[in-house]
Amino acid sequence: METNLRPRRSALYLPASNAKAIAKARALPCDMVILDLEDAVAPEMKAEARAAAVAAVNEGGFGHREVAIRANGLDTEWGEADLAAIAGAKVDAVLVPKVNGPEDITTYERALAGAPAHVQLWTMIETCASVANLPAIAAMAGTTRLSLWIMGTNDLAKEMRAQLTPCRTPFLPFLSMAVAAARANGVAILDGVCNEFRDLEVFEAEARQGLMFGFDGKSLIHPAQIEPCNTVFSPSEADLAWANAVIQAFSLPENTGKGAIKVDGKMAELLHLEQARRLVAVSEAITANG
Ligand SMILES: CC(C)(COP(=O)(O)OP(=O)(O)OC[C@H]1O[C@@H](n2cnc3c(N)ncnc32)[C@H](O)[C@@H]1OP(=O)(O)O)[C@@H](O)C(=O)NCCC(=O)NCCSC(=O)C[C@H](O)C(=O)O
Ligand SMILES: [Mg+2]
Repeated sequence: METNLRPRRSALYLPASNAKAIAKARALPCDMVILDLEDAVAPEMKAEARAAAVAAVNEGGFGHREVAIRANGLDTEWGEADLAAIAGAKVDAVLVPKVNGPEDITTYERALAGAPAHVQLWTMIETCASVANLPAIAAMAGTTRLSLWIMGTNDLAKEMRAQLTPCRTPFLPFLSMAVAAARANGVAILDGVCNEFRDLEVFEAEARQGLMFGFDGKSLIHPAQIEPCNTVFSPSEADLAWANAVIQAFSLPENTGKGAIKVDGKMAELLHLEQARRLVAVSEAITANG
């Protein structure tokens, strides 16, 4: 079983130019906070936002939450200064936008050469080119800091000229391909944002769709989305009842040495035992995180 079961159910973005939002995020029940320097910040505010983001993470106060800063791309006028500033800041990760292929991971890896070893590289999956290169990008995880992807469905919709509707039909093949490529390479993966932050029914349906696809959690844009997101991405009582029944059944003397048994009228194999143990461990990690 994997050893890093850190809960990553909910990752809240906020514009690093918004001091009030940063202060608020320190007490919100999200698992991750992402201070954005990219799309949420107007060009004339970029330098100020960069300084505010670095000051905020250095000040700390985010508790158990993983904290990242999303940089502008290295193909923009702000990217280089962003990466240099983030590499020297107290962050868990730098999130970079609009990567297209494995060569971009190499470029960002070089830009982060001076950062402490624990600083991870997270990337957005949000360009058409990245969708065509999913396995090659994910494979970079073995030799670089790359450890997590976040889907950028707004940018994908823009590049594809597709419509971002609640059912997300145009994106479904990419979502499952991205999850498979990430899993094959030990990369964690979060779903994209739901822009409908006033309609929590739409949000919850989209979060449940993400859970069904296998995402570890979802990226968020508003505090109101955190609680429903945490609920969707936490093992439910029914999940845990099933997991405990499977674990219990496999521990019975009469099932010793068996690979497939019957639990509650359904087949359970050793692979289900592994899934059951993971569910219980995820639930314990969530409880431990408070
Ligand atoms: C979407 C918003 C602009 C809405 O803002 P607003 O109308 O001010 O919301 P509220 O009045 O409901 O806010 C209530 C209080 O909550 C605070 N707040 C709001 N949002 C956040 C937040 N994200 N984090 C922390 N706190 C937040 C407000 O300050 C209010 O506080 P108070 O006054 O004390 O009551 C706004 O929510 C927002 O800016 N959201 C984040 C936008 C963002 O970061 N976008 C970039 C990332 S998404 C993206 O780029 C996707 C990807 O790249 C892709 O391609 O898909
Ligand atoms: Mg984007």
